[in-house]
Amino acid sequence: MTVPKLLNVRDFQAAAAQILDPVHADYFAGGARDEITLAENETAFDRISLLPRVLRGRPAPDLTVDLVGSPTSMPIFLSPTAFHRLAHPEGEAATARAAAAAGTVMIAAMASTVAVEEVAAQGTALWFQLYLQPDLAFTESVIQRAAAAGCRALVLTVDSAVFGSHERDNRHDFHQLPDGLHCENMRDAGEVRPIQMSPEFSWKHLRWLQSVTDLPVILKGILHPDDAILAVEHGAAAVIVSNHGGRQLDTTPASIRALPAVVRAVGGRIPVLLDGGIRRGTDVVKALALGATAVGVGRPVVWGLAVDGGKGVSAVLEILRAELEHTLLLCGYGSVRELVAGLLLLPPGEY
Ligand SMILES: Cc1cc2nc3c(=O)[nH]c(=O)nc-3n(C[C@H](O)[C@H](O)[C@H](O)COP(=O)(O)O)c2cc1C
Ligand SMILES: CCCCCCC(=O)C(=O)O
Repeated sequence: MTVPKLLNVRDFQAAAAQILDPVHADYFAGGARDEITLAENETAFDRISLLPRVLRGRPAPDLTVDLVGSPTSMPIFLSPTAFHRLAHPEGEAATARAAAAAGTVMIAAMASTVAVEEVAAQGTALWFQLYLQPDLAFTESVIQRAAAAGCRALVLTVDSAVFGSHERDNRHDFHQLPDGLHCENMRDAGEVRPIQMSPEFSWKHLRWLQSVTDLPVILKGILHPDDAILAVEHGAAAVIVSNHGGRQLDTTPASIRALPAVVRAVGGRIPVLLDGGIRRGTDVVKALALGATAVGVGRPVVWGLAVDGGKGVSAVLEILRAELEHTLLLCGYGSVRELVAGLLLLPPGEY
């Protein structure tokens, strides 16, 4: 049998679907309810056209950015995704090795199946994603663990007052990890606590969080410009425009459609990051041209991991880097930091 060449992120998606247990493949692929936002995250990029410039005499593109104090080799980071050991036995440790090799930031999920200390030991620039837990003393102990492990920022996920409803998981009755796999960051005196979500959290809890850590706090899951303004007013170090990869509230707009209003509301006071639907270098360019400092990838990382562990994640990241560089060259831009909205032809009435 000939092994197909994996040339792009979608090739990795197809290959991963062949390798993963079908229940786990659905967990990684799925979105909330009718998966309208899940699909929109990708198709909204396709409706934006690029209007390249020519004869601009630019050097080979500079892809580097400063990501909230972490210098990165490209404006692409690893968004937090749970349960990597469902995709590969080495799980998040393999993912972290690939992030380190790529010279970019990995956001370790609170629901990681490898402990944050072991993930950090792989040498990547690491941020820690947090779901506030109703037991604030326990939350504080997790933050202290992440900080002691060397995490450089906390990423507070704010779009999850309750779990999203994933009908694919419900059909499979997939509600707990297989034997032997645990959320290793939830260990407490030998027990593994369940991750809880609560609608009772509010902006005052952000103040609490800032009072117990010196790490920058980044808010993930901002879609409304008024929340972006509140984030700035409450001292957030950055916001991530995200609909959780279409896994929380279905029929929210694609992340890319929510981006411009958030960028306007923030007015340059803090960096605006984005994730959701990034599958091509052209998607990265479009998000940066609309004001994002960098973009995150969620599922593509898991697909790479499923296909070939850390090497697979590296391959996915290098495909995106090469596509980004190629797009910049064809668009006439010498740096990711030069990108402007004039490069884009936006669909009428959508932005
Ligand atoms: C399988 C899976 C697990 C995820 N787990 C988390 C998580 O634990 N915490 C979180 O904040 N976001 C989580 N997300 C959302 C991602 O961080 C990110 O917002 C999303 O995947 C981006 O969309 P993309 O997959 O199209 O790149 C998860 C997404 C997926 C697909
Ligand atoms: C029981 C742990 C819940 C982890 C949540 C993972 C997540 O955010 C997802 O979208 O899946």
